[in-house]
Amino acid sequence: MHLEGRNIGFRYNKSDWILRNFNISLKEGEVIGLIGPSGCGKTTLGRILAGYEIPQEGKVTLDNIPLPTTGIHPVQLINQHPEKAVNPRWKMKKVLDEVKELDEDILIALGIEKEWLNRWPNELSGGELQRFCVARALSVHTKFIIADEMTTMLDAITQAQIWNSVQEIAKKRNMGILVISHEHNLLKRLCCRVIDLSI
Ligand SMILES: Nc1ncnc2c1ncn2[C@@H]1O[C@H](COP(=O)(O)OP(=O)(O)OP(=O)(O)O)[C@@H](O)[C@H]1O
Repeated sequence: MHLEGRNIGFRYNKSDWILRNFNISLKEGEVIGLIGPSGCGKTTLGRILAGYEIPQEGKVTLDNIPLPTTGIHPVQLINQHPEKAVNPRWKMKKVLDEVKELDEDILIALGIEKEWLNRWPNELSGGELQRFCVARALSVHTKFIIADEMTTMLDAITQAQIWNSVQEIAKKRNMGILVISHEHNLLKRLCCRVIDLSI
């Protein structure tokens, strides 16, 4: 599979263009990084690739076909604020039930304990909650992950544990990952190439 953004142009309302004639290509099994100064458009690009924003110019395709607008999306976005990404009125079991086809192996790989499933989101630490958001993004339908500062808020050990699990699962499933981060060392460790959005 091949996720591609071609000649992307994007601006919010009628303000200045954030992206113009921008091209990006991510193949299955590939892990690439995206870096650039604050406000240059990294999150916006991630949202475009995951279908949350529609570019005014250019297009995003998956194997040369426009991204689907219904059903479970093959490009899943994970951001740095898990607390904003789950319904506070749902227990964790229900949060995961949103994903119909989720391997139990994923929960084990991510170190999600059975007991956590009966808790409310505010009864989990940030790292524990992020593990759920990562698991939720890894249904069998997922082909690409956009990891937008996915572990920025977490301590080094939790960061390493989550990334090790995600790398292993992605390798097994041949998923592609776009890693958006300010951390050069993390990008160097994970990615085969890094795109600098400021250039
Ligand atoms: N919903 C919005 N409406 C209007 N402007 C927005 C909106 N979201 C983001 N912007 C603006 O678009 C620009 C790009 O924002 P974006 O969040 O994509 O940058 P970023 O590179 O991810 O930044 P950071 O590294 O700080 O997370 C910024 O100037 C921001 O203020």
